[in-house]
Amino acid sequence: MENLHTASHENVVELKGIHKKYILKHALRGIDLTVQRGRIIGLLGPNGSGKSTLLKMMAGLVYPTSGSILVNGREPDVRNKQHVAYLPEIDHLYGWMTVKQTLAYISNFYTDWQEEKAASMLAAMELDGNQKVRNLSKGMRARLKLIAALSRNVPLVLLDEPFSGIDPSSRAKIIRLILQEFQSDEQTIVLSTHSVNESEPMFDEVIFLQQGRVRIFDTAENLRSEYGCSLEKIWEKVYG
Ligand SMILES: Nc1ncnc2c1ncn2[C@@H]1O[C@H](COP(=O)(O)OP(=O)(O)OP(=O)(O)O)[C@@H](O)[C@H]1O
Repeated sequence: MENLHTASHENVVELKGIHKKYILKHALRGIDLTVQRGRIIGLLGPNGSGKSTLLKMMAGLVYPTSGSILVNGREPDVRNKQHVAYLPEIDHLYGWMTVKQTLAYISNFYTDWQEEKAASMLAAMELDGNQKVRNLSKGMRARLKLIAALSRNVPLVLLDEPFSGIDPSSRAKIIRLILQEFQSDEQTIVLSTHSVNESEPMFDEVIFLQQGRVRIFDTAENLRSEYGCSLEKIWEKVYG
């Protein structure tokens, strides 16, 4: 059997003609997308444009209504979490655990957990390991969720709004940490955010979603030279 942890595909995600219809909403309307290894990709778009749905689909939690999706060369299913780290938008932590207990608990599920990395990020994020999760501020919980996702040694890391609740000065620090921890030779990060300005230095490529369609997908460099401005200004032009 193929070893999920060592499986390494140049195209980490391949989507062809993807539609997702919820009962009352056609959330994704024909997405064709190839995500290559070794990139940090910004998934941008206004509320309701389909960012979370797309990330959940890559995580194997939401299935397409039609179209095909391959993650690391296979259709996502329940085993997907063994080779994909997913930071959900919702808070999935237990309030009664301490920070350290939380990380120890999560580490039990994954053979690819990197203990040293978790410990060094805990220090860098200035989190007290003995504090109860229920007593953490929103921003501190967001940091803990990020440590949980980035401590895994997996080819694909999906981060849904990782900066929500984190103050702007801390965001810059956390972005530096993501860049520092990113294993560019073997990993890919797809990250949705509304914090375009602070996140810009991180992105190799950017996807602009609009009403369930890919409006733009290009390298950040190409976009800046084509539009002659920052990604945030491009955002204003695209969605303004
Ligand atoms: N489980 C669901 N059932 C029904 N409709 C849903 C469900 N999840 C999402 N939707 C709808 O699908 C559309 C896309 O939602 P999605 O959460 O993917 O967007 P988003 O870009 O992540 O938005 P936000 O920036 O507000 O988080 C929205 O209209 C939303 O209401």
